[in-house]
Amino acid sequence: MADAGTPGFLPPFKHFATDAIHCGQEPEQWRSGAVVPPISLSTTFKQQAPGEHTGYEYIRSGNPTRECLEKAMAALDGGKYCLAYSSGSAALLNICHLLKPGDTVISIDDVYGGTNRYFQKVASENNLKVIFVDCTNPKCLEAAITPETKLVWLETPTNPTLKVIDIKACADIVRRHPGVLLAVDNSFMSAYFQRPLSLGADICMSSATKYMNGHSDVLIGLVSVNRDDLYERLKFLQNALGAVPSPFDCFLCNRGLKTLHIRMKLHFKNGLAVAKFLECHPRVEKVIYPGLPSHPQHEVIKKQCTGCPGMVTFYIKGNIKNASAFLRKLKVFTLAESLGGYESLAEHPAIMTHASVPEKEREKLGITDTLIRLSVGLEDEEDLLGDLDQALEAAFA
Ligand SMILES: Cc1ncc(COP(=O)(O)O)c(C=O)c1O
Ligand SMILES: N[C@@H](CC[Se]C[C@H](N)C(=O)O)C(=O)O
Repeated sequence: MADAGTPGFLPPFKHFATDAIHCGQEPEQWRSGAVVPPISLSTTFKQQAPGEHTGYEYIRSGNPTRECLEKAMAALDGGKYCLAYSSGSAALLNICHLLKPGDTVISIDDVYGGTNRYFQKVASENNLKVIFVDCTNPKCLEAAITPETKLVWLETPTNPTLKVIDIKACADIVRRHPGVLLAVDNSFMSAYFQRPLSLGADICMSSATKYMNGHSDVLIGLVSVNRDDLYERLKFLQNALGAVPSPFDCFLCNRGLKTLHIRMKLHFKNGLAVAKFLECHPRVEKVIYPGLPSHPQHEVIKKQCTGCPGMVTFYIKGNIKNASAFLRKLKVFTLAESLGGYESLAEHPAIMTHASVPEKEREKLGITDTLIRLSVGLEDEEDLLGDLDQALEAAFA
């Protein structure tokens, strides 16, 4: 019987698990008939005559293991094409190379610290203008678009304050401005919960370092598109800029995709349990979790997603000392950067992942001394809740 999904949310994307397990994995493509795609490490391939080859000439230009991953991910993103890069940041770099000097990028204001850093300290110093807009109100996006705007960059939910953006509403606006691309960083949701391409985005980017690989052992970026012209240009840039992942990383990430559907359902279950627990805790000021009715865009996420990931953000009461003490007292959650793995992580964005965001901007975004971000993993719920409870009490002892 088909998975009924979560009441109120989009129904699960059809055939997701079957596609994750079989798309791009056909044993017939190998002389050996290998059911699990082999890791092709060779950096070069024999040619029958100059320029006459099997379709592979050099590892950076094409790799069989990478292609298995790209085909599987295209299916999961509901896209025609996918391209793999050496990191999510490399994927952002390649996407921004679609632009020309003098172009303007409109970015969601609450964006991963490294993305903010790239926009403000690299792209802006290379003749791109970048402005930051709170796209939770699509009218603000519409008002910000100028003839120089060529790329709108969204994250939803945003890192770390978990604002949710109405992708379709933004896509409808962007479509009224020919020549403007809409890219969505899908890292926090994964393809299991959200398909930006189906909502009108031109580009779906994932730091697959996170949920897609899901085992905190691969740095890799993935970009899915439907448009042939975007694919051709991004594939040219993939080779020309050279920021490609290793065959081994592609193998590991491809393997991670096979359990994504199972992992994401448990991340959702545990994340919601943690959010509900924190929402009632006397040491907690406020909880932000799109899966809670209290979230300002709860209806948006139900409209555009099949569920919610394990990302939970909250404000602890007190001050930086209480926040730091809480993080140091955790035992099951690990104090560390990153997210989306099977292990639960906790971090302090103002000091850690978003330290590169100027302090005044952090404060304006709500990235304060008492903001804590959790990546709720796959451990037993009672152990996760017990760990949070003991650390919250210890933080005020
Ligand atoms: C939302 C988001 N996008 C992009 C990135 C960059 O990805 P990577 O670490 O794979 O370069 C990160 C984290 O690093 C992230 O959290
Ligand atoms: N110190 C790193 C920060 C990595 Se943040 C990783 C991930 N995006 C997250 O939000 O946890 C740097 O890039 O400077």
